[in-house]
Amino acid sequence: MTKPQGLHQTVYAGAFVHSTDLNELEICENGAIGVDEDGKIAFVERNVEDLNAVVEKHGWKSPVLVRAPDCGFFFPGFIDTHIHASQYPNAGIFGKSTLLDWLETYTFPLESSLSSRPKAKTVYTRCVQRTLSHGTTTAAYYATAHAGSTNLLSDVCLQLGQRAFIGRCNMDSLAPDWYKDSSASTAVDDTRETIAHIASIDPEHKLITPILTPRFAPSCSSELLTQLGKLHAETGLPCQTHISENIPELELVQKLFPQYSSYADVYDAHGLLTPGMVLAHAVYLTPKEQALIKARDAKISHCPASNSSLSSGCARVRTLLDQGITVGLGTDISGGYSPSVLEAARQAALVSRHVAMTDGDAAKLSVEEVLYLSTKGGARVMGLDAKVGSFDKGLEWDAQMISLGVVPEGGTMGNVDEGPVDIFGWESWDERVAKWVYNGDDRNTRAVWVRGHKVHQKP
Ligand SMILES: O=c1[nH]c(=O)c2nc[nH]c2[nH]1
Repeated sequence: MTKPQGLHQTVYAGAFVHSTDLNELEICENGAIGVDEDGKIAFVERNVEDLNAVVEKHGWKSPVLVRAPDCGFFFPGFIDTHIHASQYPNAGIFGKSTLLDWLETYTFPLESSLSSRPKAKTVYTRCVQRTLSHGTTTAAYYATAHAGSTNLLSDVCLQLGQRAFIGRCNMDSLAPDWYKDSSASTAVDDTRETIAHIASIDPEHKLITPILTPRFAPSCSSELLTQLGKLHAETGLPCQTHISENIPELELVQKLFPQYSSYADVYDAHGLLTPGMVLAHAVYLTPKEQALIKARDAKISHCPASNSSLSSGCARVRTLLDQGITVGLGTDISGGYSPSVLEAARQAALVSRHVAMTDGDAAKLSVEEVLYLSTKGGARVMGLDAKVGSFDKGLEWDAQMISLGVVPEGGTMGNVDEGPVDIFGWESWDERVAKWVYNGDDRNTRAVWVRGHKVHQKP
């Protein structure tokens, strides 16, 4: 990717909503955001009465104008910090399984079948289209153990314009013979091949970045973890894995790595617990592990829909946040059933209420907090907070246009196809946003931009 082609100065006018902090959602009813030819935010104006005056003030000549709908707003693109693109066809298929039998029954067979490139292309194309349509502008993807199909996922993201981290799954241990790396060194060679491929299609990682992906400790030999730790140090590339998702998994880690004091310590001892590491799930971390993660500044991807679907457990997000650990949200397709980060935000709010039933009300996550986790928090997890996550001057325009349904007055028939959120007109803006979080879906996502380029639009 080089400089985005064909962009014009564009003013996005109308309401915008974004997180300024964990607890702070700025709702600007009358805004104007200027995006330049590089897809970057050049100005953000509030309380706009005269749009022409704003355009003139910034010396812009005839910019393109995009208006938010009357009952709608611009919102930063969602950041999915944990999603298995290769498992997308299984979204919603998990029966009553739990993690380890789910991997054997549903997941390894599907992932293994993506050695077929035509099949991988079909799956990856639809996964990326679908997540874009839900407003996901950045995704941290797990592909499969196949270098060729993993490269295909990079190509698809670049072609469809989604910002993405692409990881080839490293797994040389405790997986079926028909689906595992034959040795630590072949795993690392194949991973290097995917890194080289991305360097060839997007040398500056403007959209696509490789991410080192040891699947999880039980499926990696100590030798593989060591080599990936070295590669992490050598390349400075980010890294992603799973941690502490369910009890039998923890017991397995203790059995496989008895010399280490904890699950987190396994990653730490192999040079993988660093600021560039994204740890998914983190349901059963001990206080000592939390302290270690905080000390290493590793990040956590909270995957509430998956943790419920596979009955893994309830992550203590409030505790993690109180420790100062950086947290974002993951859909975790297909442990999670939905490709929507909005659904993950809703589930984060609901799971926190289940936690509150035992831990007390302080555990509850607010609408403001779950929206922060889905945008700015996710950007911090992925090391992208200087680029995306909110609407500040200098950041790139990764955004979605949300439209809410207006109920006509006087009992006349309206159009229920505008989406599942009904606005009667008497709601405050805070209430409109809350109704979107708890009831909205992709029908409300009218258009999506990445780096200033429109990558999705409702017909
Ligand atoms: O939710 C999960 N999904 C996976 O694919 C996986 N692999 C290891 N651990 C995992 N957890």
